Amino acid sequence: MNSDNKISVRYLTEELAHLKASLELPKGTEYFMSDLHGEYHHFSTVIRSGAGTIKEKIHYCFFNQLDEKAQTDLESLIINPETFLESVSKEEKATEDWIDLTIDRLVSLTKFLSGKYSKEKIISLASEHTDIIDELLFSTSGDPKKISKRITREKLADELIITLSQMIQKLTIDHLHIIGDIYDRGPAPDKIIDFLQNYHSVDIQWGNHDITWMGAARGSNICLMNIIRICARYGHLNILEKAYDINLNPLYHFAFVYYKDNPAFVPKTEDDATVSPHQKSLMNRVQQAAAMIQFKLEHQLIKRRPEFKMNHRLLFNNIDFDQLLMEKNGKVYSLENTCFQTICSKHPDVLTTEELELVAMLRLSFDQSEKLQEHVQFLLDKGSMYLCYNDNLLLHGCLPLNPDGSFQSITLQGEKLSGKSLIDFYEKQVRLCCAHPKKETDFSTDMLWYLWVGEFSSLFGKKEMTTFERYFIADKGTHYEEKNAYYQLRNNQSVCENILKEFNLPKDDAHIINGHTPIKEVKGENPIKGNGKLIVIDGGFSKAYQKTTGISGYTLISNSFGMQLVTHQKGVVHSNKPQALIRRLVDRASRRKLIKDTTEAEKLNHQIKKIKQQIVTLEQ
Ligand SMILES: O=P(O)(O)OC[C@H]1O[C@](O)(COP(=O)(O)O)[C@@H](O)[C@@H]1O
Ligand SMILES: [Mn+2]
Repeated sequence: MNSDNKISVRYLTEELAHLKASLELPKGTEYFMSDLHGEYHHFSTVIRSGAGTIKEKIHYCFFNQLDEKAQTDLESLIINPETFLESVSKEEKATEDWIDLTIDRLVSLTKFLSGKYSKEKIISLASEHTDIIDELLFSTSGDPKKISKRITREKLADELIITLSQMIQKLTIDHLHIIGDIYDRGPAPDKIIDFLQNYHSVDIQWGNHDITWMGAARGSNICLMNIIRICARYGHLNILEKAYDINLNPLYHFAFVYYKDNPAFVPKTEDDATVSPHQKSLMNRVQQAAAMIQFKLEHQLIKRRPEFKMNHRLLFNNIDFDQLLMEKNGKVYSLENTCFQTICSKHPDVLTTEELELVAMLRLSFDQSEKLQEHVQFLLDKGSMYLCYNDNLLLHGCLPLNPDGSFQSITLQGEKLSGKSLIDFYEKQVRLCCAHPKKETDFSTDMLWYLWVGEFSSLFGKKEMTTFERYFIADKGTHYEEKNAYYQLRNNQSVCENILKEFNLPKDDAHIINGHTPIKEVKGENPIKGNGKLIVIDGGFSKAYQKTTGISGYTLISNSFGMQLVTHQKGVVHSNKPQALIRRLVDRASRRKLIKDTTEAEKLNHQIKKIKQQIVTLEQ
């Protein structure tokens, strides 16, 4: 072996030892959240505080050194360093004592939290000043006075405090899973995506709401109308206009010409006082315009896709447009607050010339929205229909089941599909649709709408979505959306185990994690089901759903010792202050989980194999 090769072998051997050692470290802490529904502020507060974990760690690290007030101040600083620094007076901040003390505490906590991570990983979490951070955290010989002087002299204190605080946030959450429904109802889904794009480690399982945004951006005009309708319904057309730069002026004009205020379409605005009567009227009319185009397009789609088996949703066939009556399940209901002025009763699903022009203009604007396209691409890159990760199955809604617990099947494009193969088929169609944005009515594009409303959609999983009835029929019986048997059967351990087996996950230590159905904590519903095998983490991040849940969301945390579910209490989470929380144990690991037991190990083992081969080649 020549001397160059000898050096390479020595280097590779060290690298090999380092990789093998990292397999023996405890696994990193995973966080799971779902159904964020545009509530960026609430979401980012939870993330920055590690859902209360930072408070806990400060307590363990400083319990006999800092009183409660000093601990709370430190927590406030870490979870929101920029705001906290603004609140400290200039004089106080300029003193070396304050700077030294603050940085010293942050460094102690960083060291306390970084025990299970390699030095490289820790340093990689620093966004800037890595040389000083390295010295502060790892130097045994450096002179602390000298660093402190440099920090003051170069006025680096604020930047360092912010960097260290963010490192502590990242050390608290090693990896984040978002189990769907980032979009709709709340004010700032775009900001959530911006945040996630810069996040150090994240994956996403698409929810039915995310899927309609993806469809809307990549060719489906029904999905496009659906998201406009929902934005108008919740008073957030701003998301489209401001965040995504979509031109809605032609729609506003059309809506004012054809529709008048309608009590069935009053927008659900959060704070009525801040919305002008004109804006409310605009949203009311836009919602009607979008809904009517959506209903027409849905009717056309159901006719061209008999394999979706949705003929019972060909609602126009059951409507008497003269008498304004609709038949459903053998009963006749009168239609109220109708706005059918663009409907021709002989051809109810045909769009008027103006509607067609409007759809074409909106399509162009959606296609050309750089930011929307970039966000959807991010959802495609980081997302999937489901994910098997560290023995858990992450899935937004359900795996469609028959009442006897067997997998429900549906024939699509000639293939009889059920269980895992059904969901894999859906994923293939989502990617196909998104890869061909110019195709507007092909099978894969129609499939994205199916995933929003379909009975066998794993993201929806209800017999029908009764949007039309909710607007136009007073009898609430017609609004009922019967849930798939899964939602009841998941209480049963053996059903959960059977599903885990279908996804090649082991019986012990594995869980299914769902979002999608708000847990009615207020009525005593338990989010932990199937004797601990399944956890539903939709706890109502969405303000609109907090009446249903009685809380304001869950965060599931899985570390090397097991799983804990954090419940966020209502009312306190919208401030930047530390939050009130309840924690419950979901599961204790049968033994401490190490990186070698995780999904990440696959990557490391692959690297190890490659290095071993390189060494053999060099030694030959
Ligand atoms: O609360 P809204 O805006 O009326 O929406 C109700 C609709 O939302 C859905 O619940 C779907 O949304 P989720 O995925 O958030 O449950 C439908 O089943 C239902 O028809
Ligand atoms: Mn959902």
